[in-house]
Amino acid sequence: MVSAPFLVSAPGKIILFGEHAAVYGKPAIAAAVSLRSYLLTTKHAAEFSDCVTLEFPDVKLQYSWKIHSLPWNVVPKRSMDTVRPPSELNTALMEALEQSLVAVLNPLQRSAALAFLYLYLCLCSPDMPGMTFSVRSTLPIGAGLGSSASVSVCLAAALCLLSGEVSPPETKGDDDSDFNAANYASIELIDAWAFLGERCIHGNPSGIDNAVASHGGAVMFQRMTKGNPNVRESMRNFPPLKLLLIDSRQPRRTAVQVANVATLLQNYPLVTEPILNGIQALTSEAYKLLLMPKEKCDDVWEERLRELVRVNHGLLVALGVSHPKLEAIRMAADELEIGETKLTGAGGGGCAITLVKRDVEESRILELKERLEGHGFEVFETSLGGFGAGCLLPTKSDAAEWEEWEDKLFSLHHMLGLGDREDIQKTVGVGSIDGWAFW
Ligand SMILES: Nc1ncnc2c1ncn2[C@@H]1O[C@H](COP(=O)(O)OP(=O)(O)O)[C@@H](O)[C@H]1O
Ligand SMILES: C[C@@](O)(CCOP(=O)(O)O)CC(=O)O
Ligand SMILES: [Mg+2]
Repeated sequence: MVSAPFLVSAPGKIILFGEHAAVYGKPAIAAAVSLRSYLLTTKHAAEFSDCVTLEFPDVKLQYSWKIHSLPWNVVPKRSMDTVRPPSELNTALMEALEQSLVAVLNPLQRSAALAFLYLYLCLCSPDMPGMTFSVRSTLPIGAGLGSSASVSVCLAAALCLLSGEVSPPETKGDDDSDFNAANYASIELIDAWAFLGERCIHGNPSGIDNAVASHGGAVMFQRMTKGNPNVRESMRNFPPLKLLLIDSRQPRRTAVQVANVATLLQNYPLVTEPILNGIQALTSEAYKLLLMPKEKCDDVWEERLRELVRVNHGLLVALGVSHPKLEAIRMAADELEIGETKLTGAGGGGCAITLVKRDVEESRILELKERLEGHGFEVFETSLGGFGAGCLLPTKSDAAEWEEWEDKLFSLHHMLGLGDREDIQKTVGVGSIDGWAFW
């Protein structure tokens, strides 16, 4: 069992093909990005030891509950036969949590606090010491890059560590592909709990975002249907793709976009089902292309992939999840003949990706960036694939080291509250400081 203080982190993702259709059991392809969420867990001072506190400055939420005021009495008993949580939320607990959240009205804050409380009550116990859970993301929030899932994975990982449901990652061999059964069991459990966090945040998630945020890398994911389990194929030799990631900065909530598609499907099943089937077919085509050996990834291969990006976007437009700002991004990339563009994630705003032609001159890409930034859009540089969930624990081997860590942690605490994206990345970031270990 791990005790505070410690940090956990999980990445965001880019869905390359298949968003929305993924909710209906169709395959989708996504990869982790280097932008991540970080969660710092610290113990309260003695005078606040009966409180649990959330510090979520990215959504301007700071809130404390008296631990004993929370509805521990309705927490569902865990089945002894299985360690995995059920995939449905418990209605009685959800209803009881309404009471604990009466003062948190903003939907962005409320959904994040609900995800925390649900997981906290299910995984912890009322006799645990008072703690603060501070979250910061280097990801844009509500922009299609899976910030909700990366936060859900962080919450699940921290609470599973505190409750002893999982152990910190065991060191893998030098080769990152080395399989470690204990780590695998831990990350599967974190993924399953994070799915419930995602459910709290947006109702009907497919599970692809939490799968990528937990496991990292690139995956083809298909949600379970009719009792068949989820499929999660790790795509190890994912080809290097030249992508631009552009945030339209148009805020939207995944919950709303997913609900709009559900309404369209209900009102026009004969129209909407073929669109979802079309997305399924193109994702399967893309999957075959992305698994091709490197020597076959020629110009024709590249053009095919771009065509599929274009068609996927068109079908998402038909589902009603684009936005004039996303269309402006697509048109700018089309005009400069940079490549093909699609929205990524739930749409309605948020991010688009452009799959850049290999032979496009850098000057044209620069021109596109300038045009987009001139319109108030943000162009991100990020790499695909990479680590999934991990944690950073203080080493307890000697007192001096511990003190040094506590000092550092104190400044981290402020950094997590105040710094901008670069500060966070520099101070605690995966890839910036040593000590991170991954499941
Ligand atoms: N850094 C964060 N701190 C607190 N809550 C967050 C953070 N990032 C995401 N969330 C939660 O996730 C929600 C956004 O999720 P969603 O609408 O699915 O968009 P996306 O996952 O594409 O960013 C926010 O409204 C909030 O509840
Ligand atoms: C629209 C959807 O396919 C992806 C949503 O991703 P995001 O929350 O917009 O990052 C929903 C899902 O698969 O859960
Ligand atoms: Mg989300």
